[in-house]
Amino acid sequence: MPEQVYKFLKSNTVGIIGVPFSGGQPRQGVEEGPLRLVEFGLIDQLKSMDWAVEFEGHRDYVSLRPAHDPDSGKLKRPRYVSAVTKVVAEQVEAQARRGNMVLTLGGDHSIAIGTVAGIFTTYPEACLIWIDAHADINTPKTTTSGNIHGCPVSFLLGIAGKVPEFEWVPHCLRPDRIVYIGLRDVDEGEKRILRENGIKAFSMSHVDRYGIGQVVEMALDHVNPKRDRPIHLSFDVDALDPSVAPSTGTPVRGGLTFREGHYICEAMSETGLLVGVDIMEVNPALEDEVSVYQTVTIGCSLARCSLGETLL
Ligand SMILES: NC(=[NH2+])NCCC[C@H](N)C(=O)O
Ligand SMILES: [Mn+2]
Ligand SMILES: [Mn+2]
Repeated sequence: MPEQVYKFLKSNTVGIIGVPFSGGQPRQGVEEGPLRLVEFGLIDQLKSMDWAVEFEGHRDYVSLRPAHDPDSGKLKRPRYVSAVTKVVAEQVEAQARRGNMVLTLGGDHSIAIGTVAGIFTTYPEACLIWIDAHADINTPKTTTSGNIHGCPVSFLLGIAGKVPEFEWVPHCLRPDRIVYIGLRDVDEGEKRILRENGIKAFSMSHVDRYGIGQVVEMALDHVNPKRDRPIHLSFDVDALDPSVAPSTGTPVRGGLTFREGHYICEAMSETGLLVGVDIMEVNPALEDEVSVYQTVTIGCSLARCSLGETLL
């Protein structure tokens, strides 16, 4: 393991969970994200940083797809998303319980239902840092798209209301244990939810005003004031500006720069409190070859920075 000491880990092992899944949104290709990240050398890169890597290969989640999967209210493919995220929760929990760092590669962001459930079941006192252009906090009532990758946070908070398919999801997240950085495309219903639940969010406007260094500090002060809680980092690559990471399904202009994105990961690693990291929404089927190269390599470097790579 790199020089960085991770306080809650019992090993120098990172468990990598590749989740080639796209059912939380309509665009094909995002299921290829994890395969490409591994193809681009992520595992060897982490090994050369002195991590022991456990990677079980890309599991075939397609077999979990039910023959019949009717909409649940507005939600699309609810049974499929539920089945996949439930398995992911079990995989993440199994890795976390052994004291390993857990790195999950998406796939679309609905997968975070599983990663956050798995981490918070293991570490109930954890906090969640959500890096994204979007808040992904729509409820089955407020969603206009019906895409579940826009809803994971509401399920984890327990504000989604009764959805039979997702009854297994633990309401493990408290509103004061999540903080957002990078937001710039938040639906009206989501703005209301954030306000009503007093959820802390740093938009791109805050990044402009305070700079990324201050924003990260303020974010940690909010969810982790004594710096004694385990941290799960869920990074949607669409938080980055589309000029930096173009190959993603829901790009929004005005995002984080290359350095701002990496700085967040470096700062999280530096706390020594990280226990889980998600790299989500890399879609190698979108845009041209150069864009794919840019986006996949940035997925790899964000993961490395989160796991202790430094510039000096
Ligand atoms: N993980 C993502 N990229 N989410 C995008 C969500 C977009 C929009 N808010 C929706 O509910 O559909
Ligand atoms: Mn997003
Ligand atoms: Mn997202």
